[in-house]
Amino acid sequence: MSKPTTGDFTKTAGWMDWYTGPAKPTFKVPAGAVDAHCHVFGPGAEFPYAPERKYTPCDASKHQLYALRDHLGFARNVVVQATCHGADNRAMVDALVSSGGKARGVATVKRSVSDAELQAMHDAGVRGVRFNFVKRLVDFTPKDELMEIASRIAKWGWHVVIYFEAVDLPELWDFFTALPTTVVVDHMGRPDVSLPVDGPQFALFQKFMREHKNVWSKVSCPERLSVTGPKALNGEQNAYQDVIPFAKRIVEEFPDRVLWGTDWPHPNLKDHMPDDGLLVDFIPHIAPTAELQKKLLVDNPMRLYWPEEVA
Ligand SMILES: O=C(O)c1cc(C(=O)O)oc(=O)c1
Repeated sequence: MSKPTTGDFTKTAGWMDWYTGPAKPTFKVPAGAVDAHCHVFGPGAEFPYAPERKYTPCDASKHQLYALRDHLGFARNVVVQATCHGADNRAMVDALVSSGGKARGVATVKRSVSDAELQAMHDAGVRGVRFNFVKRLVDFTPKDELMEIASRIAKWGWHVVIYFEAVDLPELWDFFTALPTTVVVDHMGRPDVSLPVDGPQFALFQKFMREHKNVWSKVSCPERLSVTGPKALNGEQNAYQDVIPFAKRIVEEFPDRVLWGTDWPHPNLKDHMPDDGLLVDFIPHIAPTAELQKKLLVDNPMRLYWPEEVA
């Protein structure tokens, strides 16, 4: 893959660029697999980063994303608006439009968004909005504003993607459970995997999914959640052992409501940048059967993002 650039922007100090030489995965993903969580960054010279951003990344273009898709053996992508672009969805929408129908997207919008703008995004392939509650990534948006957005996007058949940390779930519970759409949780709600998988923190997340059938989860980002590794680098086939019990439990209990994504280009990693090929090799550890793998990688994302193609 070509190397990342930074254009006119200065990257956040200590920024880790995405990995340019990913391995060819050993695990062969099923035909039609969807990378259901990834981002584009800029390029900043064409799509400037938002003034309110909390970090400035290296560029990560649609061309580089689609080269990775092909290299890893995936058929499609879901491009999720990255917080460094705020509510300016142009880079993400441009990626969708030039994907030849192989990418759908999740936007970030403000209350001021017009119906015409929502319709234009729908026509480009947007199928959801993202609400972010991770304080290091965004400023606070009042919940009444978010609820108003959720009610408006419901009529396009869109869903809401939520990103939060596990410690904040109790406080956010009433808001999340009142959302009128399908709700997709990013990265399993970021459990602390040094706590027991049977402990109260993860039990609350499972209760959230068990009691609310509209709630889905991405079982992504072991590289963010792992405390003890080993890291997906240098051919490691047994990476992120400490995350496996958590992700596997969600896949096995809710096989029809889980999604998987690379999270490329992996914003804000501080410790290491994973080899995306080895991240794909993590999948069979959390979805051990061919049936679970097909649901996770094909059937579920197709039902949510390309429902018109599902009989
Ligand atoms: O944990 C993160 O830093 C992170 C950031 C973003 C974003 O900036 O949009 O998206 C993610 O999925 C994860």
